[in-house]
Amino acid sequence: MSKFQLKWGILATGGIAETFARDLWPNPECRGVKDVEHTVVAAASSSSADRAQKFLKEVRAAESAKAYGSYKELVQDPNVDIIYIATPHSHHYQNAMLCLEAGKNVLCEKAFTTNAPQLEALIKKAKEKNVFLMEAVWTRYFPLSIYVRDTITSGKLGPVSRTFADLSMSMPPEKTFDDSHRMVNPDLAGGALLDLGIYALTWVFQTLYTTQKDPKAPSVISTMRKYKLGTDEQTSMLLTFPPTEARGEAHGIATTGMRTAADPDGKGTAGPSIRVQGEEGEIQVFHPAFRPTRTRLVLKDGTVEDKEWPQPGPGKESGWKNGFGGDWQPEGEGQGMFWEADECAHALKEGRKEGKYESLQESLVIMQVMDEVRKQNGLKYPEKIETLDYPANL
Ligand SMILES: NC(=O)C1=CN([C@@H]2O[C@H](COP(=O)(O)OP(=O)(O)OC[C@H]3O[C@@H](n4cnc5c(N)ncnc54)[C@H](OP(=O)(O)O)[C@@H]3O)[C@@H](O)[C@H]2O)C=CC1
Ligand SMILES: O=C1OC[C@@H](O)[C@H](O)[C@H]1O
Repeated sequence: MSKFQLKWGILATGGIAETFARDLWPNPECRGVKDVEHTVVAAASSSSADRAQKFLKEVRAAESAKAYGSYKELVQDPNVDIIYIATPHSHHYQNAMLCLEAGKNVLCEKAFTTNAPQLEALIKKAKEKNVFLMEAVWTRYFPLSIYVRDTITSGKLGPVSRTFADLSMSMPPEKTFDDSHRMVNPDLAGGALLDLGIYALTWVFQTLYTTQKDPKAPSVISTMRKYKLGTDEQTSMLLTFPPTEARGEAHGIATTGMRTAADPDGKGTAGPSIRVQGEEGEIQVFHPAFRPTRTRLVLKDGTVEDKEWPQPGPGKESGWKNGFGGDWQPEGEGQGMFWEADECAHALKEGRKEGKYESLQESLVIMQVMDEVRKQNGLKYPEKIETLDYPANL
């Protein structure tokens, strides 16, 4: 059987660009995926072509891969099938529009844009150009997430009416980040909500919205603690999902912050950071919400089922390693970003223009919720990054 080849261009060469591109290297067969293959054929850095060249070497790209010193050159490369955008949130709208205008398929890092109108404009452009567009919320594509969603739709938990989800990491911003850092800087659309809170919202949505045949957008009330720069350092949201065919009203409690930790001792002692609750029991997911590897099913009938979900990889002997680091990721195992890459390949192979596990409509509803949360708490980013104007000088 001939395999579908997906040729990637990487736009930006920062931290996550490197992690993602490294995850494209192992043979997909090591995770049981037999019909697609990934190749990094180009990378672009806004700093210099030399930086892009160094990046290509670090991620084990082929010698023939092209290094560009500008994003504009990358989108003109006819050999590139799809572009992965890995710039700060502030730049996603401009960068994605650049790619779409050039007729490229796009996988764009979270948060998709700074606001919902920008995302609507991207969706319109992708339709006009008849290209694929997807938000890189990698967690959605993990086998663990599929298992959780399947457990809900199987009815095992009974009607599910509540999800608690937290992604908080103790990194007091004044001790952790310079004022210019993307985690706190308003010019880069910093703050907990768009960077971390989106994962808490992802768990609320993929359990209470994605699992429904006739999902309806929720209402939200929220509160926010601000950092000295005006961006949020802690945000708490209460979402109400209207009744659907399968269940009555449902509530999602999504919290995020940089001062407290979901897992203070790094051992899970504090308990799960996600609890999905139905009439017959609940399913728990343990920290970190962006890359969990452990679940527990607890049912009223006494069932307790613990499962481990290590990320597959080519093994130590391949000499390959990846990841944010830390003891929790043994060398030779993958980071897990390949699952979303595989979904891009499958979509393009099948002629789909959006992802299977998070539609563009759902990404838009989540963006609208985050807009509303910011509005309720008076958090505005500078006009230059919230604008719909394209091109704009950032
Ligand atoms: N899925 C996940 O687990 C993760 C996702 N992310 C997401 O990825 C994106 C990037 O995050 P991360 O890689 O940590 O960020 P970095 O700061 O490490 O990298 C961002 C890169 O964007 C490019 N860039 C272009 N313009 C600017 C600018 N004005 N300021 C800073 N950088 C600029 C630079 O690359 P160059 O010079 O080559 O152009 C830079 O290296 C964000 O959307 C974030 O939310 C981040 C971490 C984990
Ligand atoms: O997406 C992310 O996941 C991991 C976090 O450490 C990072 O800040 C965030 O961007």
